[in-house]
Amino acid sequence: MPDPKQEIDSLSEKLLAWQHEYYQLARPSVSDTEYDRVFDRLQELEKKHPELKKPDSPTLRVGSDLSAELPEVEHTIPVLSLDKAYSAAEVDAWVAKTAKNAEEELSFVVEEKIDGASIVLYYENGVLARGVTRGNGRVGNDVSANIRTIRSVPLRLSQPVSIAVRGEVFLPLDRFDEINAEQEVPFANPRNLAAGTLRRKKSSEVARVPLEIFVYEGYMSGSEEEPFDQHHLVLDYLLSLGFKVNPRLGIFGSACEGPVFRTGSGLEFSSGPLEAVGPFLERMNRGRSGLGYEIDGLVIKVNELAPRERLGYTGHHPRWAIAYKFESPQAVSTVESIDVQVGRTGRITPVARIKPVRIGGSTVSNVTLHNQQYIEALELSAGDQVAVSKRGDVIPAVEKVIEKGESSAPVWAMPETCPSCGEDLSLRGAHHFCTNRRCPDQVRGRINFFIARDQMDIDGLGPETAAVLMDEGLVAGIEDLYTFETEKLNGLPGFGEKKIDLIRRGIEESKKRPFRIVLPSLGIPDLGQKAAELLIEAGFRDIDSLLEAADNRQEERLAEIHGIGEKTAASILESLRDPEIRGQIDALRRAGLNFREEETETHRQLPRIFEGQVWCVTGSFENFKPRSKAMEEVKLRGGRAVGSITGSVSHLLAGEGAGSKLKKARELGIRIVDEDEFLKLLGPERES
Ligand SMILES: NC(=O)c1ccc[n+]([C@@H]2O[C@H](COP(=O)([O-])OP(=O)(O)OC[C@H]3O[C@@H](n4cnc5c(N)ncnc54)[C@H](O)[C@@H]3O)[C@@H](O)[C@H]2O)c1
Ligand SMILES: [Zn+2]
Repeated sequence: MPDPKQEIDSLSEKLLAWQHEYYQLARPSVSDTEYDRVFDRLQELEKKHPELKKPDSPTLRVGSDLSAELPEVEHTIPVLSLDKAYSAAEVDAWVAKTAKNAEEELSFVVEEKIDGASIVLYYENGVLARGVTRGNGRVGNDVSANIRTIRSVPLRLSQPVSIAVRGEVFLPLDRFDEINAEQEVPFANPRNLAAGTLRRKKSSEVARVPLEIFVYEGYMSGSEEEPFDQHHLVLDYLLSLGFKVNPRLGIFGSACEGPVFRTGSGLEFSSGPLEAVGPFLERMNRGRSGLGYEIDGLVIKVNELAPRERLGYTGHHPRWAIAYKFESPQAVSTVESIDVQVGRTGRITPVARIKPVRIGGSTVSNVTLHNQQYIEALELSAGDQVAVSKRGDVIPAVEKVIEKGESSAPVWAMPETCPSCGEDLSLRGAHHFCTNRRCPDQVRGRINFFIARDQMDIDGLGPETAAVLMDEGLVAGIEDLYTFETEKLNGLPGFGEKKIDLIRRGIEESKKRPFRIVLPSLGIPDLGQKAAELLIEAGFRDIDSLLEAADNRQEERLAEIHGIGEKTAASILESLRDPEIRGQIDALRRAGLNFREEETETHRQLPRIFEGQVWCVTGSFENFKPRSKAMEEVKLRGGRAVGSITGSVSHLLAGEGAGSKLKKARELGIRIVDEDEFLKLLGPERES
């Protein structure tokens, strides 16, 4: 039996890392099924050992998709995740229990769970004021300019009401296929594309992606009286205001005689008694492959609004709703061959080339097999007929062998040498590695990683162009991108003046990327975006401080940083001592890349008067509108800004109409600062 504390620690750490990959990078490394399994296991352990439950457990909070690059806004309504069930029977039991415990008779509404990006639309007097991402549930990113490009989001409502509306932004499958066909690096699924698009900084780029929206909750704000007592009436009202409401709906309860129930504005619900919920879920599940968009489940919600409030919320989800998550879509195909790929870190990954098959909205022909152990567990060889799933609609996986191939080939085995450079492979943990840093496939991988959209994002330079540069012998490492003679491209097929100029400008432009992008783009093992952020936050604000730590063997200093373990610290510093990596860093530095954070003028000049302090903000301000601007000032001066009052908060900036946060801050003895004092602290060097 593993020690429960250790298991809780390790599961929490895993989930936090996966959340970062999923929400921030839009690049999950595990399937949703795997994520949900670990999440459920953690929940189970915490139930058994409540004393071991951490105050910041991933089960207590919404996974955050907040981006530091976009302004933050506080939500005025609860914006949470959903509790989950994995079978119709589980949902039935939840419906029965919820109905039984209620003080009044309940009905339930069933909606499709659209697999897109969550958004909250705030309208003031009938006009769209703000579009805000879910963020961490309390604070989201303001993406109003992007939201305004979505045609199905009404800019003005049919009535001058102030209302907050929750919805899901998504990309229809046919449009996704069209857009993806043009990409050098295709997106894994429509959800990643939609979520990534919403957080772009140029709304002109957003406007080119035909995003759509379905809305599913509405909250009248402040002074306006809540005119409805049932959810289906809210949906009907949202439709009448001009919103798009998904028409595939169900409503169940003793008063719902069925089979169809219509509202005034023309919404149609399948209806019936409570017992009809289960069969309805099954029917919707069967019908989902014909939809023009992806759903990953159904949401079952209490229809009566007053009982909803009595049921309340956890920090993670409302107690009045549950998501029925579908099993991942599966298909049967044949393994035509098993190849190996050499990654940028030298890791060797076997990949099954399967007969192309359509699963959950896209065609799959390559499936990763991870490593030798994985293949042995499946007892897989080329020629086998296999079940393939798209787990969590993200990563295709071979689930099992259905029938062995005719040739009765032995289970596939890893080659002894690297297919790219011929070096002997070595085994580290479960994976094989090629340890030759000059291995052509590794170099190719590092260059492609460096130029990719979420790294240095070099305009005009995609993997295909990069391949030409390497094949022509112009570039043999990332540092060469900044020194090769672009004229030499002249005359190559596909390289006109215009294209070459575009590449030149893209490369020049990339020199402006901040240190926190440059550092992880180097492709140093264990030094990804998260680690880079942690290091910079912890005071390693330039490359020299890191190189110094490497030379002085200060592994412990790094390991002390919350979120960086001993192993990671050792691995990062070892790489930074590698003469080859050092040479690369020097070359890139000479080329003019940023190896120091705080690159802007204002940044450098501002005194770091808030260093080590944690600020929270509440109320409204004369000089900071929205109030997130005030927190920007804090961050620019080295402070941290958080969305809620906890023990770690050192200062509360309190404006007009401050309420519960102010009270809580007083109770905790947190230093309270008003607008006048804040302005004095900032001094004359205001950003905005
Ligand atoms: N693979 C990974 O690494 C990884 C990491 C993190 C999360 N995840 C996946 O994400 C899930 C948790 O993420 P989450 O909290 O963003 O989503 P969720 O599955 O808990 O669902 C909640 C969301 O559903 C959306 N939604 C769509 N239609 C809706 C409707 N009709 N009514 C209400 N809500 C509706 C809303 O945006 C809401 O925020 C996990 O269960 C897992 O499947 C995967
Ligand atoms: Zn090699």
